[in-house]
Amino acid sequence: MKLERVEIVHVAIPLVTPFRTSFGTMTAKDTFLLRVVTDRAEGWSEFAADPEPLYCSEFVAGAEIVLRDFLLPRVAALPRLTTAALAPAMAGIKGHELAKAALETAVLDAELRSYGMSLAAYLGAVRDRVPAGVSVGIKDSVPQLLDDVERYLAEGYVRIKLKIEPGWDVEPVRAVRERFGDGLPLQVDANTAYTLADAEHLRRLDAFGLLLIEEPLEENNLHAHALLQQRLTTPVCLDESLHHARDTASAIAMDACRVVNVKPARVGGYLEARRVHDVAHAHGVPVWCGGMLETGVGRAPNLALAALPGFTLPGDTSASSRYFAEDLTEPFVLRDGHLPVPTGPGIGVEPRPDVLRRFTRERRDLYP
Ligand SMILES: CSCC[C@@H](NC(=O)CCC(=O)O)C(=O)O
Ligand SMILES: [Mg+2]
Repeated sequence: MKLERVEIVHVAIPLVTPFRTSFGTMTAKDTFLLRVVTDRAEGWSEFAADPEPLYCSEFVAGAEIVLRDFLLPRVAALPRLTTAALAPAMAGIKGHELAKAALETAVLDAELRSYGMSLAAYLGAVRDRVPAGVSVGIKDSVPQLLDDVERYLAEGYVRIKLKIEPGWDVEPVRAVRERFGDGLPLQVDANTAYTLADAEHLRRLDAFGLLLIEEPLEENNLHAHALLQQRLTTPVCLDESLHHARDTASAIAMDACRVVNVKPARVGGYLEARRVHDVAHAHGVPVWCGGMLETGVGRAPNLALAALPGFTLPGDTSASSRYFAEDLTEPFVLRDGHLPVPTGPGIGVEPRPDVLRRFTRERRDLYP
């Protein structure tokens, strides 16, 4: 393929309800899409983070600069554009995995469309639908939390994930357990909100039979997570701390994580996400597909990844209606607690032009 044009489309879509985590409250998905035009086909992707660097160090405005000034010049200089050639071409740029993932995914979408191959087939999917978990934010009260969990279970979600932070952890988890029973697949996500000094307090969560506790401590501190894991019976799952297959292998070797949240954007794209899956699978470590409140543009490829054999736990691959009254793509609708894996060429979806126009704030060329 030959790179002809790259457009950046800034979009802002209101969330149906505010989403509160230990690092802040989101009320809209405010990010950008990339549209890559080649001589053979075009492809789409979605940048996974937000306007502020609160979940990780990357953010919308910074990613646009990194793409325009550093990543695209290297990719445009390739004699032949293939997805496999991108990561090596961009490797000289340190970090910025989410920006790299956005570019790689749009090129991968175009390349697979030119072959008429679905991402699911390309990655090695073994299922045509995947079970959907749901991530529930921090609430103003336990009764409000219980109402939300009840509604999501009624919609069919097969696993509940509760955001926690100091002051909102043991009590809400106990209330959900008492109300919905021990059989409910239940996990928590701290988004780095605790320290090792909280270990004794976090041990109280061991009483509730949780599937896992996600990223309890500061990002990138594998040693601290390994020390914490020695004191908990609940499996530690890492998210913010894992950036590629190599550090995933280190984390597993150090017993710093017994479950892996695989987010393609966080590890630089779907090719590396598959490597993370392979490393964890080879060590008998279960993985599940994390989420970044993606629109259908980012949700579709995540569903293809979630259909790989090592994805044995339900992911944060919720229906479009979890966050959006109207999705940029045809909505993903929950059926019997599952979402369908897209079967069309590439990521299998495209933004609907009329809806995209309505939520577009700005659209311009990043290349040439
Ligand atoms: C704004 S929070 C985004 C990161 C968070 N994601 C979720 O909780 C799931 C979001 C989703 O359902 O897509 C995580 O740390 O796992
Ligand atoms: Mg997380």
